[in-house]
Amino acid sequence: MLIGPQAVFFHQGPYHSHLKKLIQSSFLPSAIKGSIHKIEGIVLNLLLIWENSDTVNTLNEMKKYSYEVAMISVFGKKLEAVEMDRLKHLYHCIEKGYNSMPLDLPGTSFKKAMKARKLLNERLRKMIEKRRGTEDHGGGLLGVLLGLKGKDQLSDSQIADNIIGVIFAAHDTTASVITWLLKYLHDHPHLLDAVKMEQEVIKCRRLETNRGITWDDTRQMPVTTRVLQETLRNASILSFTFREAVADVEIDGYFIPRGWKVLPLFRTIHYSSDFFPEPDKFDPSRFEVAPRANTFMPFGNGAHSCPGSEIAKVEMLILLHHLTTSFRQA
Ligand code: HEM
Repeated sequence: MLIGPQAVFFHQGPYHSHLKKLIQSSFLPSAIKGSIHKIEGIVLNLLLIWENSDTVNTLNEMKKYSYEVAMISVFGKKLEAVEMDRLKHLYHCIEKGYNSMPLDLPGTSFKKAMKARKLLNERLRKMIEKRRGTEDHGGGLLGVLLGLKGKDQLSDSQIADNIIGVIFAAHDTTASVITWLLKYLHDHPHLLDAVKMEQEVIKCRRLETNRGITWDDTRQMPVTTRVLQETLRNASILSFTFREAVADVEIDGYFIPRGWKVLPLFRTIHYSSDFFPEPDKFDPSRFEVAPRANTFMPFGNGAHSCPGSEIAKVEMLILLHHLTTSFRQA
């Protein structure tokens, strides 16, 4: 499933279209809807902490947030604090060694990361074993993977690998996008005002009926959604991916032999003035008209596109809702 340097840390088990469909099914709107109040609960807890802090480091806080949401997506519920911290510590070690020189020597970040990855896999396997013993296997992606039967059944180690991969894919990506989002809003006060106004209307509606935010609310945030789209374009945090040509192919007079690596550069497409006039300008209004097909690909495209795109968007909208209606810009 994961490619590039990640492959060193994440030896994947069988990853075929069936597995991809299962992972996708865990992140479909129907599955996400049931998690909205849990995600909102995470936001409200974090807001309380921020309220009582003099300074907060945005990226670090967003990493805490996206990590907690990823854990909900994977386990279907909040884990005990001790377990969360234990897994987080191991994850942190993997992250630190992820882009390091692959030197298999004592004391290197690489060595520590490989060790942490092994420990994480073992820890997850213990949790999986426990869940296998329960009748309904619990919720989240883990519940879905545990429900596989017959030839589709995965070993505990393969399930653990898939879980590590999904948390990895969900965590830093979402945290970086939210950090950019907040920076762009800070730099463009008129957009912040427009977002605040839209969110205040939703807040009034919520308070009238004394309820938390709902999936439908997140569908009724056109201004905020365009700011989010423009952030995804401008920041292009996953600026490229790569694929391998499975056959000789000729495109626009260029010959690509079988076995060559091909790098689609999302950032270059997102900054092409043919598709996005004045590409350096942060202008959410450009999304009032839907972009041309295959020109806006913050979540990739095709067979390996991001299965977490909807939950990532909802996660960002819920945070923005509470942040902009509870805090003002200093
Ligand atoms: C704003 C946040 C996110 C961005 C910008 C993002 C972007 C992407 C992109 C561009 C890819 C395709 C990579 C490729 O084609 O090689 C991808 C793949 C993937 N993403 Fe995301 N992602 C985000 C959040 C998430 C979340 C929240 C989850 C899970 C809950 C997730 C799970 C995955 C997985 C499992 C893959 C691999 C899919 C495959 O190889 O078939 N992502 N993501």
